[in-house]
Amino acid sequence: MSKASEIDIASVTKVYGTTTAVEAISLKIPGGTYCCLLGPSGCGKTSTLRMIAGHETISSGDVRLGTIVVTDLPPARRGTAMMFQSYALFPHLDLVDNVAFSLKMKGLPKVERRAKAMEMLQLMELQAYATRKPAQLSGGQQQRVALARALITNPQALLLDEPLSALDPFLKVRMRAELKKLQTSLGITFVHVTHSQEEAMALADLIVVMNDGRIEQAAPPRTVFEQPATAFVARFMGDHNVISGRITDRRNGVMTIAVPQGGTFVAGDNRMPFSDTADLAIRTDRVRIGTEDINGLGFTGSVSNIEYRGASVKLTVAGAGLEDFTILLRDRDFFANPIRVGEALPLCWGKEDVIVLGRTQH
Ligand SMILES: Nc1ncnc2c1ncn2[C@@H]1O[C@H](COP(=O)(O)OP(=O)(O)OP(=O)(O)O)[C@@H](O)[C@H]1O
Repeated sequence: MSKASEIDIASVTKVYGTTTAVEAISLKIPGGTYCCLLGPSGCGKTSTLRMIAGHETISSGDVRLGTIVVTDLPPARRGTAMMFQSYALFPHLDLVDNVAFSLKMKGLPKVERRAKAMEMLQLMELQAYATRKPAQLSGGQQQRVALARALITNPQALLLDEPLSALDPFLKVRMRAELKKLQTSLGITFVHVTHSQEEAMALADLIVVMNDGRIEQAAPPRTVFEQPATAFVARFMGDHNVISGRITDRRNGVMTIAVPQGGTFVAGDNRMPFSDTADLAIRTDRVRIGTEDINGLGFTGSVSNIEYRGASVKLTVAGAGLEDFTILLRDRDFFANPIRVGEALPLCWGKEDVIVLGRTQH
């Protein structure tokens, strides 16, 4: 396989008519990285991927792969390969011919391209199905054929557009593990588009959270979860309570924030907001029941909903001007002291469990 190359996206914009799908994004994806482009529908993930692949023209900016600026190169000359959401397999061709297709386009002799295709099918453990047509395979097997077909050109980077979305939940988790294993063994750069934060967390070395054509945060999964850069990221990743309010006091690395409906929160002053308002995030699993915190962080609210999740129980609490503050309790802790809807519940958390969020620079 080819050596993995860095992908450098420099101030890239994509405009379709009057729609700006991607707005001056810059991103460096180091060679050999598993990168997930993550975000809600319409945020510009697929456009970004297609511009890297060369399936979409770049309105302005440049894409570099390794040392080569590929902005104006056709897809086949970029050193990238793309795997599509629908797999785009040819129904009338058997697996060998499906996988060998791009080599046929390159004019490789039949014997040579069939041998290479068999090698790829072996890598995907599909050699026993070589003479079958795609319709005679399961969804997971079809996905592996699509992977074999993409990888046969020895790409420096594999670009995957929602590769798991056609699979049922169990297969999705299994194929997810196989994708990760494959990327690790090939050592090439993977760029994978998904709208699932769980998928991105499970796979990525680098998560790029996109919103409205821009990058909100690009960081390893643990950083994105533990230090979300903006309120959008904290909300999109889930398992955070995002609270906006006015800063009423600020001293010795601590600030007090009043939410519009009257609650007060004390936060570590770990980031400098540019105005007298702040957005905070408090992780749902860091909130405790009780009033024991010495800094006086917390409030008493009324339980409005309880959801059993197996290993944990999710409680929604209304109070201090907040409608749906959520907390996650371990099942053992919940069932040791069961709580009912309507019950008053004192909640607290530590100063270190409050994340002061930055503002989206839109
Ligand atoms: N060919 C096109 N012509 C016009 N507008 C387009 C075209 N392709 C995409 N768009 C618009 O550009 C924006 C970004 O689309 P894109 O497909 O990149 O988003 P996405 O994050 O991949 O969404 P999804 O998860 O739904 O696939 C959207 O507003 C979309 O409607």
